[in-house]
Amino acid sequence: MYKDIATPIRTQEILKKYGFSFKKSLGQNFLIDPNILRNIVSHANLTENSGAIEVGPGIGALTEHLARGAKKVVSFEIDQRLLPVLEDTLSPYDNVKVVHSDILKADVEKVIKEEMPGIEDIMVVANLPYYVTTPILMKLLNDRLPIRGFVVMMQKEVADRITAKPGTKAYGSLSIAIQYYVKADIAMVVPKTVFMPQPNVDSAVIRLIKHDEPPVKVIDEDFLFVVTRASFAQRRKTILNNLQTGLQNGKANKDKILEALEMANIEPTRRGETLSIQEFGKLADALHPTFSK
Ligand SMILES: C[S@@+](CC[C@H](N)C(=O)[O-])C[C@H]1O[C@@H](n2cnc3c(N)ncnc32)[C@H](O)[C@@H]1O
Repeated sequence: MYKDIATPIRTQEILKKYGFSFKKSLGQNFLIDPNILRNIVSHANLTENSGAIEVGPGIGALTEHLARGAKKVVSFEIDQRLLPVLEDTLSPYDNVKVVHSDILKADVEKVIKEEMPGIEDIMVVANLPYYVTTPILMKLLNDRLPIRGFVVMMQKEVADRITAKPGTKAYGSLSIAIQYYVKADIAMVVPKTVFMPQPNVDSAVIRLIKHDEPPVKVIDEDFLFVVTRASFAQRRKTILNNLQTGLQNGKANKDKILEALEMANIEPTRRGETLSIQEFGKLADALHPTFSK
C-alpha cells in the first residue's frame, strides 16, 4: 500500500521538494484529507471496468484514489509546473494519463476515444477550479460526451444553484441549464479545513447523472435557454415583464407574449422562479414561432 498524497505532511513535503507555490488565479486549493477523497470517489460508483476523467489533478491527491478504483484515469491539468510533480507522485499507477491542457480547449471526446477504448462507464470526477466551474460543466455537457455523469466539488453557493428546485431562492437559469441534461443533487458539504490553502467559501460535492431523455422535449434547445435566461433577468419582475425586455432586444410584442403565455397555461403575473422546467419547455415552444429569430 502506498502512502496517501493527501495528508498535510506529505503534501507539504511534495510542495517543498518542487518549490511549488499556489496560483490563486488557477483555483489551486488542494485537498489534504484522504477521507474526503475516499468519500468523493465512493459517490461516483466506479467499478474496475470504469473510466474516470479528472479536471485539474493538482499534485494527484484525488487522481490516486481514482486510479485505485477505476480501470483508466485521464486527468487534464493546465499548470505546466505540476507535470513533473504528477510524474513523480503518480508513478506507482500505470492506469493514469495526464494531459497538459486547458480543459476548456481540449477535445475531450477524442481523448476518450484514444485513451479509453472499450470502456463503457465513464464518470467525470474532480475538485474543480472554482473560477471556471460553470464554463467547465457547460462545456462537458454541451460536448455530449459518452459519460454517465459527474461527481464534482465546487463552491457551495454554485452547488445550491445547480441543484435548486422551483420556488426556492437559489433556483434560476443555471439550475435549468444543468438539470435539462442531468439529475442533480448535493452529495456532501465539505468544510474549508480539508483544503490547502483554505478557500474563503464553503464547498460541496454534487452528483450529476445524465438523463436517458431530457425532462422536456422542445423544438429548439438553444431557444429554451434564451427564454429561461430572459425570465430570470430581474428576479422581482413578472415573467411577462422579463420576457418583454429580454426578447428581441426589448422590442418584443406584448400581445404575442401574452398569447404564448396563455397557450402554455402560465399566468403572466408569475415569476420565473415558480416555473418548472416542463413549464419553461411549453413556454419556449409557444414563443418559438414569433421570437426565435
Ligand atoms: C481545486 S484544484 C484541485 C487539485 C486536486 N485535484 C486536489 O483536489 O487536490 C484545481 C486544479 O485545476 C487546475 N486547473 C485550473 N484551471 C484549469 C483548466 N482550465 N483546465 C485544466 N486544469 C485547470 C489547477 O491548476 C489545479 O490543479
